[in-house]
Amino acid sequence: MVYDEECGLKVAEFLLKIKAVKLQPDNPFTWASGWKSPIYCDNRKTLSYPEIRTYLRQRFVDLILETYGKPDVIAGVATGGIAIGALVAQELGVPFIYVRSSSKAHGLNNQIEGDLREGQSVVVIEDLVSSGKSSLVAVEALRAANAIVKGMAAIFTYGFDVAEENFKKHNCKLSTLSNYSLLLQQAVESNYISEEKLETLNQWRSSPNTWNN
Ligand SMILES: O=P(O)(O)OC[C@H]1O[C@H](OP(=O)(O)OP(=O)(O)O)[C@H](O)[C@@H]1O
Ligand SMILES: O=C(O)c1cc(=O)[nH]c(=O)[nH]1
Repeated sequence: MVYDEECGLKVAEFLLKIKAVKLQPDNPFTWASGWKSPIYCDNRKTLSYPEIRTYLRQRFVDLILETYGKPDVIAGVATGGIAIGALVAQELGVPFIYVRSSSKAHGLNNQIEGDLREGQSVVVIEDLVSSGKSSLVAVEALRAANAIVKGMAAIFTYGFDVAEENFKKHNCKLSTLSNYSLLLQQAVESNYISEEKLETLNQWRSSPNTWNN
């Protein structure tokens, strides 16, 4: 669920302005899930813009306080959720930890980095949700460490049914600052995409796992 439509359009405007959104229908991107896609949204770029990362940090705090209440700890999903998660934890004045996709193979063999005590409540921050797998791996690692996961917050989701089902299956709430439909709305309004590209993006969105196969 998107937190607030006005915020969703503003975030979309920022992403388009800094060219975080790339379109390559003729040379599709490969996603973490293995899906091929004509679009890639590089939210990591937001960190390079103080005005944008301040906006994201503040809206994340609003979202978290309204949706979940103040948690004991903020957790970032590695790597995209680390920096923005730390900024949010700073603003909330709470500890920060981050969760790797798997345990480190050397050193302390940690999957969760930082100090987490049993029974602490956690809100998990992610930069982007496609299938939801990366987010939910982090959620389950935190639960295995006996944390209470209040829910997840992400900058952006593509809003796929498969992600919604995954979050439901794992009994985890997801709230985001923006999403795919608001991004397309903003992209059309600002003439960022042509009618032809819009058609491709709509086709892909209706059947992402078979598109271009
Ligand atoms: O919902 P999913 O299907 O799991 O895809 C989304 C994930 O993909 C990206 O991370 P990536 O694996 O590219 O690694 P990075 O964060 O280290 O850049 C993104 O930052 C999310 O974590
Ligand atoms: O699913 C992914 O791997 C993915 C998609 C996307 O648009 N951006 C991103 O950083 N990762």
